[in-house]
Amino acid sequence: MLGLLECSTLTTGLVVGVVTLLIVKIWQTFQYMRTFKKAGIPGPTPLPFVGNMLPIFWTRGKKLTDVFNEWSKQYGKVYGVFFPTPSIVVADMDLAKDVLVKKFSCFADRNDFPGFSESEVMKDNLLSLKGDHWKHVRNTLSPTFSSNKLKKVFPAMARVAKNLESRLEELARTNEDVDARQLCKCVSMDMIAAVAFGAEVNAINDPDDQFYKHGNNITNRNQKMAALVFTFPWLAKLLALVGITMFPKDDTNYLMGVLAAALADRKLDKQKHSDFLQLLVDAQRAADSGGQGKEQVDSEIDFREDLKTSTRWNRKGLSPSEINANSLLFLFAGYDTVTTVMSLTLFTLAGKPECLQKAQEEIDEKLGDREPTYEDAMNMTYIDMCMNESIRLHMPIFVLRECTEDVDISGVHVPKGYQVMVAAVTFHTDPDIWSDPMTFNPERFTAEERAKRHPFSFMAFGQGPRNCIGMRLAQLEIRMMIAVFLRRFTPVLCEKSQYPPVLDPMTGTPKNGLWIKFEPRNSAQ
Ligand code: HEM
Repeated sequence: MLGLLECSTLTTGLVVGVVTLLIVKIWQTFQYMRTFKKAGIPGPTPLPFVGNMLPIFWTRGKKLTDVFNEWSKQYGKVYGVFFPTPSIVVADMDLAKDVLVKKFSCFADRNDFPGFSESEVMKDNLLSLKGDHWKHVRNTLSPTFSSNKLKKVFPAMARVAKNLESRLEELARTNEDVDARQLCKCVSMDMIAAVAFGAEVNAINDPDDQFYKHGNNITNRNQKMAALVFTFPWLAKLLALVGITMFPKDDTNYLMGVLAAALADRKLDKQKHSDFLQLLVDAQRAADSGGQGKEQVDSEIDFREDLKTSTRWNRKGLSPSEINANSLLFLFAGYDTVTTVMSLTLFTLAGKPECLQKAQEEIDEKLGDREPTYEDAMNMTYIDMCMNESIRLHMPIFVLRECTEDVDISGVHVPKGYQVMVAAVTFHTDPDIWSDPMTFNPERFTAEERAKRHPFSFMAFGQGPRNCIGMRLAQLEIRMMIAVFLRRFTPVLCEKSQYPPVLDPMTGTPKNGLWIKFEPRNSAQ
């Protein structure tokens, strides 16, 4: 009897809770809509809870780019959407410059990523840090991505390149079909393991490798959960209560164990390692001894002059928690993005023999029959153009900022707390900027063509002081590995190939793989 009473009280409590939540959500949505209306910002009508996420989930065959382009056509260059955070989409390049550069002090942060804060190990990651704490970590990390330092990482990349060559030899000998995405995942993971975790991993030749398995699990979990927790941010906290997080404990414990072992080795070992982890350790030592900041860093990722922290923030170097979070972030931010761009570039070249020929001519001319050096990888101009064209067509990540104080930008009022989404995908496919925008044409990225365009027409790595810190590393990796793929082998489409590829609109991953074969090249053998 008592049990029955408790049960009905619980049910009533639950119903009251759900109804209250529903009312609060509907009221909140109306409040936000009123704010948009008052500010004269048009936009599609949102639904309670899911905001405007439905067209993204349920694309009916459309790409994410199409959804944004249609909104932009209908509502203009500035419009409001609910993602489900109220967000102002900026589809105007000058306005984007205002947000990302000119009024940077009002837009230095990003809104919280649901799913990140539930994971203790990710607490201090650069992507989500805010204010002076972000400035401090960014300033400390920037020099580790200087050209000088990347040169030091190159031997680790060359080792991965050797493993790739031996796998390609086998694939060409057996005439096997291979999913280029799967292969590039292994390449990209081996690279991140080497440069960010100080680990020698060869997933390229051993897909059962434990580092690969755990690193891949985190990314897969992230892709599956991201859409869900972005739509229902409260779900991230609820799932965390039952032990489900974006960064599963099993996997993060394994990776943190690898990192801790490598760091412990470095403390005992006097030998200098040439990987990224060593650079992090050096950055900390240099900062501790007051030497930080003398390194010449590429101006595209170095904004230390503009990122002065308050005088209260005088701690030097990185804490253990900052090293852990950012090593894991480099895996999270640098694995899937590099995989996507590398595999789509390779696959597209397999389907475009005229571009492939030009890329191979460049490799023959610059390398002859030797392996690429750091300088070679930096000078692969045509491959760089192909890479940029792939990113233009398949941008793997959003450019987001949080407005930290009420501000007017070119007559548009942006309230504090609102998210700003820079519609890079719209700039990248605007027919007024790119003729025949959906066609793959690397010639758009010659120096002359680039000089004719607005600098914000292409923002593969974001813009301004909070752009992608890993840009130089990503470009180096992709140029180097595409050169290795094409130097002695020719990728060709096979029976299983679906060309052009069909990508999942939410995750950007190819739905049916990127199947190709490798044929040996005779000329450069
Ligand atoms: C082709 C590969 C890549 C692409 C297309 C890419 C793109 C981006 C974009 C668009 C952003 C947001 C920029 C903004 O908001 O203005 C970003 C941020 C970031 N990326 Fe990348 N990225 C790539 C590879 C990498 C790699 C290899 C790493 C690290 C090893 C990395 C680390 C980061 C980090 C840490 C941030 C946050 C920076 C901050 O908030 O200060 N990315 N990336």
